[in-house]
Amino acid sequence: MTATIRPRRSLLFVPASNVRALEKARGLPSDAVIIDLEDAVAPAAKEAAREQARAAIAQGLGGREVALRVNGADTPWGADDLALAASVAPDAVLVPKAASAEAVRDIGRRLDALGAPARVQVWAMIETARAVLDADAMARTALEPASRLALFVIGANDLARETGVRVRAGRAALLPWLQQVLLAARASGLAAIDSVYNDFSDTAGFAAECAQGRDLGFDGKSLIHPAQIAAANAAFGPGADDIAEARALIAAFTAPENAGKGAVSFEGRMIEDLHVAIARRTLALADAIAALHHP
Ligand SMILES: CC(C)(COP(=O)(O)OP(=O)(O)OC[C@H]1O[C@@H](n2cnc3c(N)ncnc32)[C@H](O)[C@@H]1OP(=O)(O)O)[C@@H](O)C(=O)NCCC(=O)NCCSC(=O)C[C@H](O)C(=O)O
Ligand SMILES: [Mg+2]
Repeated sequence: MTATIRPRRSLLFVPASNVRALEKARGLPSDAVIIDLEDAVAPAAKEAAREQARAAIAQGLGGREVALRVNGADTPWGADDLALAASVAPDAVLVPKAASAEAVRDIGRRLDALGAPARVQVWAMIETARAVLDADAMARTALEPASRLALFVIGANDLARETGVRVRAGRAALLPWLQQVLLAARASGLAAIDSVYNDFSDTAGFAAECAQGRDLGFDGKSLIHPAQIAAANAAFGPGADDIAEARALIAAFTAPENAGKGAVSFEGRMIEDLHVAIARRTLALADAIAALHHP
């Protein structure tokens, strides 16, 4: 049986301090919205932003998945942000600058203690040198009983800030780190979302980075502007060609003349049961996207 698939092609950050953007996000075709209380909100606006986040989550964001990025536990706002998350129960709490496996466990314990429903997931931003190095240890906490950890998001801006790397087209300096985080996530069954692309007016550069993120294995991309949604949805969702090929591949492998064969020839190449599994996943993702209100 195929596990339920949640499309996460496009996760749009929306500053909680921006009421107009919160309203607009409701009607945009991103698969998820991340309401941000952290870096997109100036210190003087934190308290008001928290109340706006409360109202937006309570009202709902058009049925799409909603995450709340809280401020860090070591900031003056972190505790109140987490209390808000426990009371309004978004789909996920996005932890910025996740520091260690123990820090990830601690967020889960604190949500438990605050009475957050079990369905509230923990998502972790991997955006420090230490987090990249310890990504596997953090991801493994997802395998512990009652863990809420479900997803990693790459934070390339903070990674660049701390390490000094220059993020240029092609992201050569970041690639080993992206791959390490992706592997850590997959080894423990987590979803993995690629970093934001700051230059929202550069459509060609953004499309190239989406294609690269898809090739690297990410489920989707985090976004900062509505103009980025369509390209991310196209890059991370199966296209009509992918769907047609998946159907043809399954039909070929399961054809009566191939019964009992482990390896089958399909359009000049070898396919095995594992390729059927990949094709079935493609079709399941396509079905899940079709079931969204904003395919
Ligand atoms: C980058 C922006 C500040 C640009 O805003 P603006 O100048 O208002 O853009 P536009 O005039 O082009 O906007 C056109 C309309 O779209 C709406 N809009 C803009 N952005 C969003 C959004 N994110 N969500 C919903 N709606 C949005 C505007 O309101 C306009 O609407 P209308 O009035 O109908 O014309 C702005 O885009 C922005 O604030 N983006 C999000 C910034 C953010 O959240 N940053 C934090 C997350 S990124 C990060 O921290 C990454 C990570 O941690 C790391 O380390 O890498
Ligand atoms: Mg960051």
